[in-house]
Amino acid sequence: MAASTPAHHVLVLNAGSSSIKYVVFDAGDLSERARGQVERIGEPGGEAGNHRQALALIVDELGKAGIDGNDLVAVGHRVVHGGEAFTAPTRVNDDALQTIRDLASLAPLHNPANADGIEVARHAFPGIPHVAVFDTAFHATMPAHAYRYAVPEAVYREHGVRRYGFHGTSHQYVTGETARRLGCPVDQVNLVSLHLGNGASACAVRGGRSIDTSMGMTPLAGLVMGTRPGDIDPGVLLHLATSAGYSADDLSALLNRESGLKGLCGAGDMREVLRRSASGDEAAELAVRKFCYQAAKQVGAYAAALGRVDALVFTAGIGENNPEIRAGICAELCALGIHVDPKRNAAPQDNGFAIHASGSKIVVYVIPTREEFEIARQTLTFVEDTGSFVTP
Ligand SMILES: Nc1ncnc2c1ncn2[C@@H]1O[C@H](COP(=O)(O)OP(=O)(O)O)[C@@H](O)[C@H]1O
Ligand SMILES: CC(=O)OP(=O)(O)O
Ligand SMILES: [Mg+2]
Repeated sequence: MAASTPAHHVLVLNAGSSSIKYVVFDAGDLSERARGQVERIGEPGGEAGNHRQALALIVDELGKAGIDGNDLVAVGHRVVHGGEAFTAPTRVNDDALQTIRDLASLAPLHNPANADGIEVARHAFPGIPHVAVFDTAFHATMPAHAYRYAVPEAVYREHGVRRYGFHGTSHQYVTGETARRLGCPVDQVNLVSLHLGNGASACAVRGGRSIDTSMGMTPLAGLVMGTRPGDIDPGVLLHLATSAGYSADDLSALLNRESGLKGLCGAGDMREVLRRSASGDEAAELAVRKFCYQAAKQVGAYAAALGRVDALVFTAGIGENNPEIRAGICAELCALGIHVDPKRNAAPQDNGFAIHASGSKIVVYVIPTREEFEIARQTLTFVEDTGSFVTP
């Protein structure tokens, strides 16, 4: 590729279920050069009707900021589901893109958006590596007793029915940050990480590696989420299909878009749920209570799995920003000796902070996740290791 100046930026695209975030990093020191997002995609009053339109807006913004393909070393893409095919960062060619699309049935809110993002970005920025970094990859270290479901082996082998887990890039980033704050090597840290965003998951980390996580074969399992129910008796689905006439599409809509906080109280955005709860709306109060209860139960289970827990970590939109939810979860965890200091919890410091009380047996951190930074780091490492730098 001809360029007047050497390429020196990495663009990261993070297409979530309701937003696309982008960040441009300096490829030398990974400092941030530009960032932005298109939010509330597909919602009334949102900036874009779908992810394709959202990316077109982003490409436009980048152009106005003077960033085009000649400035980019690589583009790193968040891809939610990598299945068993992808357990490490991967350069996206047509085959890989097709595999990502084929995994859409397992992550219908995410992989289609991720794949569209890659397709449009490859068109907008041709000739440079597009590297997919998978949410599932960090969880590839789970032992079989954590990732297998108790179903016949043939169902696992033939249909890939197993736990994969998601939000891995985020759990991995906060694990590194926790080790740094504790002053110990990452391979010695045991923790439970709570990624509480629109999607939400817990991860049990032993010696810096994921040993279990609450999401499953799909991002529907585990904690209560904005529009997803988290754990539910699979018999409910059989009942709705056989006795109430639900089709597979009806069930998918119910589980992906109509359940969770939204199903319980009519609002999927935690800020709105908390507003309603504060004004005495009982359905919203129940939604908040169930959200906290479910998360606390998961932390308790992982404390048992880990044996020793050095830290409980809150991250993502809700975990980073909401003291009430953090306090609500920790209040259920007194049996583990977890105690939060109300003043510290209410007064966030810059760039992550400790919120536990002095007598707490386990430290409790709030660490803003930096999925895009982690993706940029892994993208650059991949490009360096594989020699896929584009020489200007
Ligand atoms: N101050 C806050 N209090 C409570 N919830 C918040 C706050 N700020 C953001 N959130 C919630 O965070 C969630 C979005 O988290 P985020 O990690 O950005 O999601 P995603 O990446 O999955 O789109 C929403 O439920 C939003 O209401
Ligand atoms: C996997 C997942 O649920 O991602 P998000 O939280 O971005 O929706
Ligand atoms: Mg997210």
